[in-house]
Amino acid sequence: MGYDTQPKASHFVDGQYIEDTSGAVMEVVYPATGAVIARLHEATPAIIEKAITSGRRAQAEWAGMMGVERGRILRRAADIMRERNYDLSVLETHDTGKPMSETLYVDATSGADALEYFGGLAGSLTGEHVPLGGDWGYTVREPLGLCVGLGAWNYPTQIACWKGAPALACGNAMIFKPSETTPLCALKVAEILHEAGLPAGLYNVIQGAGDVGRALVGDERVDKVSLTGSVPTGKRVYASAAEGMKHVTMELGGKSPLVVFEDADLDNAVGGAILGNFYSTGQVCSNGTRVFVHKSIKEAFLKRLAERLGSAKIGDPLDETVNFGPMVSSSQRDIVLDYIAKGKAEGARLVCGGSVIAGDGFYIQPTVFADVTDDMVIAREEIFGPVMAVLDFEDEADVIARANNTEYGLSAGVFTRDISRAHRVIGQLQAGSCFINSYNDAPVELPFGGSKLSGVGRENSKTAIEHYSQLKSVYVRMGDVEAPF
Ligand SMILES: NC(=O)c1ccc[n+]([C@@H]2O[C@H](COP(=O)([O-])OP(=O)(O)OC[C@H]3O[C@@H](n4cnc5c(N)ncnc54)[C@H](O)[C@@H]3O)[C@@H](O)[C@H]2O)c1
Ligand SMILES: NCCCC=O
Repeated sequence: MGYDTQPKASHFVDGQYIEDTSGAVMEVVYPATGAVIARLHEATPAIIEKAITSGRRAQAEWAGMMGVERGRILRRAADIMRERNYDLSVLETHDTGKPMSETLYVDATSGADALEYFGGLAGSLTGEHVPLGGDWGYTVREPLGLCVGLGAWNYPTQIACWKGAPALACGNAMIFKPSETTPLCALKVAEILHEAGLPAGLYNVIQGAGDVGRALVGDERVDKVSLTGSVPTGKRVYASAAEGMKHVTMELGGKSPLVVFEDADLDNAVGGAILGNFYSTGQVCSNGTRVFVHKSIKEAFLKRLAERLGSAKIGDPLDETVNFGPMVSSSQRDIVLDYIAKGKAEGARLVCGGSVIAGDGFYIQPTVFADVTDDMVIAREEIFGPVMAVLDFEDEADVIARANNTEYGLSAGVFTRDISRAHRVIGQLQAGSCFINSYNDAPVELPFGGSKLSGVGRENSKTAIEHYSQLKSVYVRMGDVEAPF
């Protein structure tokens, strides 16, 4: 393969790589070939303890530094990340199977954006002066303490940075546990942060599956938990965090609607639906997997969609001309195949795809079902793979009600040339991250996150500061204290 994917050790704690070979072995599999590309060990209780104690020790001093000093380190890390974009992209491709045509432009890039953005904010995290007649008060924005980040496998570098950057900017320490499926990239984020001058202990990366995550969430020395993952995991983590009244951010799953009206620019709408269903081989939380298309343009939409899908270049994700790679794992592919079988059994019309691509790796065809109805399993459950469900509609009020008829609320999109309708419809869709004549843009400047079962809190933007800090209020009496006795 010619690229060394085996890290120096499994964990990065207190400023250095450390190993404890008594932890269970984790094999990292390259999704494009099925080959084992690294062997790591799960964190043992000793590794977890070291991550917690070093994080708490380092945090007290970090919180006492000036915000601009903290920010300078984060911005330096952003620069290093950009300089190493190519190598980081190759690693991300090995970790996830996503094609280089994506990882070169999205993953380390959006991680660097977060480090730069929150580095820039770090010096301006101030409180308020509050006049109270003759007295006055003030507020101080303080860090929470020790934060735990738990990552999903679809965006390992991005998730490590989206959680780490605001946490560190606010003066917290972070222990990040990547997904056990994609453990490699977060180690590079830790390396870069420390190379940029981050004091040891402030960004620790430890490996493992749910057990390690559970131990971190349940530890009373942890003040905040930020999870990116599925709704069932979110419910468990939220409940455990509630035991200790810890702060939480929950970035969870979705089954988002994308509504295409009859006046939409057809090619743009098809492009949005492709981005919202097949980017990262469909493994994007905010995907618009329920595509409601106005009946009058449905066949034209499907024809154009099938034409454009026919030109997808599926293959070796390291080939920069490839734009559709394998799924992350064999087990995730099996889950998706099971949904495809359910779609067929329930009578949805298979427009294209639907099969495994023979050969090495976990490849599956981009798949489109039409004539999907609201009650079908493929229209109700998150598939997290390249499967688009196209549903018909004729009436605006009806499609809004149907789009909202889900327990999820992560994203929603609308394609129309009618500007009033665009805002009217988006205003009624129950979702945290919405798009007009576009899909799946996630710039660091905009809040990202879901409503309903899709999440709690928001990542990115100035809003994320509120989720990694708390306010202390101070009342200042200028005169004498009048007590009743
Ligand atoms: N909203 C978002 O921003 C966003 C982004 C990416 C992925 N996702 C969602 O993530 C899911 C796919 O990712 P996944 O399969 O890795 O999710 P997952 O829920 O299986 O795992 C997420 C993380 O939680 C850890 N974990 C599992 N059980 C735990 C427990 N009891 N206590 C503590 N930690 C535990 C896992 O080890 C992993 O690191 C999809 O549902 C997708 O929609 C959401
Ligand atoms: N690019 C945003 C992806 C977040 C969810 O998977």
